Amino acid sequence: MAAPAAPPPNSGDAAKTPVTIITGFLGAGKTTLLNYILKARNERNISVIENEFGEVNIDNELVADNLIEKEDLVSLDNGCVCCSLRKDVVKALAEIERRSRHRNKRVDQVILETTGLADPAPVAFTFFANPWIASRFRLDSIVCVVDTRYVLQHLEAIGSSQPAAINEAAQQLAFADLILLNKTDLVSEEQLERVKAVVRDINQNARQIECRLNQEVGQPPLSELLDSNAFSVHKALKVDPCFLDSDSGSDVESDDSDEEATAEGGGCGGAAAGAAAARAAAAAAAVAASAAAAGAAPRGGSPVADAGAAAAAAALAADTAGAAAADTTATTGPAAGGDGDGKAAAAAPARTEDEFASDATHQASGQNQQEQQTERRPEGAPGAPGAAGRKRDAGAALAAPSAAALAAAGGGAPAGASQERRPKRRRKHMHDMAGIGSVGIVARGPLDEYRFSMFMRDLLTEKAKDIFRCKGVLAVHGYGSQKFVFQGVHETICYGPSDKPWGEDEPRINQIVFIGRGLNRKSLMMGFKTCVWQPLPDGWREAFDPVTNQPYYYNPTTHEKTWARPQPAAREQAQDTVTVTPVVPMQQPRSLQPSRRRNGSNPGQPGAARDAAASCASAPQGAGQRNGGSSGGGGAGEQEWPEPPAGGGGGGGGGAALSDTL
Ligand SMILES: Nc1nc2c(ncn2[C@@H]2O[C@H](COP(=O)(O)OP(=O)(O)OP(=O)(O)O)[C@@H](O)[C@H]2O)c(=O)[nH]1
Repeated sequence: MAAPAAPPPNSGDAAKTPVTIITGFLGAGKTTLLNYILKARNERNISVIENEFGEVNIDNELVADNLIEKEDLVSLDNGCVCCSLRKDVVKALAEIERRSRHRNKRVDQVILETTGLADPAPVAFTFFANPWIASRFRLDSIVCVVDTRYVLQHLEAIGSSQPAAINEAAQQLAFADLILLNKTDLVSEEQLERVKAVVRDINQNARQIECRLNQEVGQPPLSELLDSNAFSVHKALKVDPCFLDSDSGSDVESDDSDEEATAEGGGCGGAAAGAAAARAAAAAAAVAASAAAAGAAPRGGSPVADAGAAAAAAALAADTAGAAAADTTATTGPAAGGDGDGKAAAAAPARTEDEFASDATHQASGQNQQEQQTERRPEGAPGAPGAAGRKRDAGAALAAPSAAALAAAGGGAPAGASQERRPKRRRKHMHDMAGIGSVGIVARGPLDEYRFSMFMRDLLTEKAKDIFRCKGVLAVHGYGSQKFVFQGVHETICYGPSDKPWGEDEPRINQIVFIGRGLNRKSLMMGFKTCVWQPLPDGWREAFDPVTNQPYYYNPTTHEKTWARPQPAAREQAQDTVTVTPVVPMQQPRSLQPSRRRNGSNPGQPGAARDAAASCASAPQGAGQRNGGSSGGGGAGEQEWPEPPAGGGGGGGGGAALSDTL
């Protein structure tokens, strides 16, 4: 059978399959962009490589509907393609080619969506370092999606705790060929102008396009996004002079030659990290400058007091990249991930059927990577080109770019790029991901909408700044087969029906992932667990108090009343209810709107969630909302009890009561 996916080796660029890398910080809109491209594809056969940081993969679910066949998707889960999963990019491309050949279907375009924490440089490097890839695929462009609402915060915050650390948000911008300034509906003209200026400071070459990717009117034409042939090695080398160095872009070596590199005064690895660190510093200074110019102090309190000083700091940082490189090699320790935490996370027990939580950290990914990198790798030579389908360690081909690879990259080494093979050396590819991790939770059974609402509201009230991202696929009690998708970026949350309902035999499993700084895994897990809907014990009824806008519980026989939901007899009953929940018409949950008043256990004001719901373009405006109250259920305090519904209403427990509001 013919091999339609890839051209024969050494054929011209035009015959190679174009690859577009979509990058951008957590929640910027990468998956939204991908879905838009898949919908507007115009007969193109597109294969997708989806890289997810959290162990629970939500994005697969979110793009599934727009794939023509499920074989068009290759997932790289629980890690980052820029470090721990870098070899897997090679394998994924090989898999795409294999499937293409098997199906006798040519792939016109590959789109690789990176995680929001990925540095695109090492991923891009893969396309030039591996002769097999270089002969079949060409990197068409790196598209960076920017969340105009939060980008300044990210540029300033991430990477600030270690002087030599890489700011992922800055790296993503610096290496982009096209920058999509997304979510312009959420920012003022003034903020947009500030973002544009800061982005321009970081990357003067990339085109900027303002957009609203989740709104038809705001989507850029497909012609701007694909087949632009915008990636250029020369541009990449300007950003990172050692982009084509064998070790550039990732911690590819795990030996002890690190000290030698330091003694040599840096070398490429150090220079690259130094340049990245300088870029991070420059980005932070540029943010400070723009804030000062706008007369507003940046969040987090930059020490730079005025625009002039900040601009000077930015210029200094950029100009002294070389010096920073020398510093870097002298000051940085082992790549993140070599700590005990990483090992513990990597060795976490496998997911159990009922519920599961992962605490996969970026550092853990780094650790995995280091372990992987100890595998055999060719020294001083490019990986041998292997025939497609032949079993080989594709990652082993991640060796130094040969003259052939350089030629594949656009012909010859540009000035300043040394073709001389250096001794192996580890680049200081340091993410400043200290304390950043993901917690994935899987829970069976439909959620109690009200409890989930309160759980999220309380969480965001306290931690919106540290929770960069949360997303999930949910089953909600009272909504039959309607599946819900939950999306959160800091305090901006959206909650709506999925395009597809739960399949008849599909288990109703809630999956949610939180990504952020200093997440408390146990408390998130316990909190989420309390959101699973439970039947009321025998004799209890649920009713709704319109004054406090929250439910309460009463027992017509004993005349007891309580705001706290009485505990169920057995958890299994809750799971059984899944099968008997009546199918109701498709609706959005009413939740995520804060209550007017809460009972005594209310830990805080619901401002964040209210703002969030109001600012989210697709936030449900559900009528008949009945939020409020606490899942923990405190006492009613001084409040008077409302009259229970006549005739013992709300019969049948919480399920029936929820149905009342549909
Ligand atoms: N208001 C607004 N929201 C948007 C826009 N584009 C995307 N979103 C929303 O932003 C949220 C995150 O979008 P995603 O596409 O999942 O972001 P992502 O970059 O793929 O997220 P990660 O993969 O988790 O890093 C979703 O709720 C989107 O609907 C936009 O132009 N305006």
